[in-house]
Amino acid sequence: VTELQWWHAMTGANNDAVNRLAEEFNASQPDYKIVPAYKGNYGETLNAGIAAFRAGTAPHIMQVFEVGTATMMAAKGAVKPVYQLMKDAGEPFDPKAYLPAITGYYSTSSGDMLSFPFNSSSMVMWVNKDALKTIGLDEAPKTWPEVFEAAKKLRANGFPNCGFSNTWVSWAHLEQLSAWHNVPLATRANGLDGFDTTLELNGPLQVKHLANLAEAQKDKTFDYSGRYDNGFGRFTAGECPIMLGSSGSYGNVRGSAKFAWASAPLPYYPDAPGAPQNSIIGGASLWVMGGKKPDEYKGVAKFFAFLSDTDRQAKLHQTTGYMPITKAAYEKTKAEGFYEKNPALEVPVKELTNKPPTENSRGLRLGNMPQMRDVWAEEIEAALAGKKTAKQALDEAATRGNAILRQFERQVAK
Ligand SMILES: O=P(O)(O)OC[C@H](O)CO
Repeated sequence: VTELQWWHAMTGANNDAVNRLAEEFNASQPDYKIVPAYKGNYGETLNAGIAAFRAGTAPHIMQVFEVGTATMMAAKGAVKPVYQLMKDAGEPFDPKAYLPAITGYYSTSSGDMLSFPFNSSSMVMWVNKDALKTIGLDEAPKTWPEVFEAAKKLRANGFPNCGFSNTWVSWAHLEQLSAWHNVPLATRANGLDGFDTTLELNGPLQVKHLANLAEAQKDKTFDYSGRYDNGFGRFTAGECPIMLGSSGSYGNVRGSAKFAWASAPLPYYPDAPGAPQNSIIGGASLWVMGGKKPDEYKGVAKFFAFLSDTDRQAKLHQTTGYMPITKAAYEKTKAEGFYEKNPALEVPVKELTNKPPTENSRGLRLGNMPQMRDVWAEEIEAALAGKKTAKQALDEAATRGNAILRQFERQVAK
């Protein structure tokens, strides 16, 4: 049996899903054994993979979050592009079978798929319906002014530590915010059209929004929950009644929330022209590492074909809240009437397809984005702590981020 290492960053219900897929694949054929290993959060998994590649001990498959895409694309020789892998292995593979909004993110401009879109999410607003009822709301608030107002009431009515919060701070309040309002995060279609891009995340909308958050942080109408997604438990535990987070938290919400819950579309500013636009994908894809043996690549290709199976995809979507990656799995889920019974999972699908994407909402691809996210978060944290104005913080985020982008361009040119 040929062992194939799969490094990933999934916890809770999503970790169970990864292990189950590996077990099912291993039981389905005698030649290959997928060995999943949790390597920490997305950033830690990416760093572990890069270090292992340098040491010659890279795994076969690495799960990399969407914002690590540019880093992986630029890592010449470190990866085996998926379209090449499937062609070499002769496995059935039709790129058109996958949802274009998802594959577009992971393909070259000529349409060659570089990584396999395993778990694509979007960001939604998770709400505690029992809590909303106590302030007279039967439905989730729709606009940002309504969210701030509801959160203020909730804070005064049983949720003293947190009216609302979010996971992945820059994903919520810069990346999704900008796409959802059809304003640029960066030039060159947010970097999708080239690495020679400049940040534009310090525009009037982003500055206004951060100023609103900083004001709300003062009395915990908004309460910050960190840079990554480890704060999501504040929602399921009942501490924060409104939480912007990944649709991929569905399995964990279903498994542990002891209250009535729902997901709602991301809020928008009603005076922003064109809002809401469409949301962008999050989550991660599977990258195949370079320098492995032909037989090992054959096994990885077989595993990807196994993952693309319609029933398996539909089940993965319906249990985790990550998007169905194939059109057939989406159609099957719809035809089964799944969304009528589980509207929480139709929300991210509708957000992603709300309007035809624009230059500002196709996605983003920024060099060294994982490092840049830390810089952005540092500046946002300074504004939330009242150490800088929103404008100062975002101007600094842009200046420091642009330096990181230029450094990446130099790296790529080498
Ligand atoms: O929590 P996930 O897996 O949906 O990922 C969220 C963000 O896109 C990570 O960059």
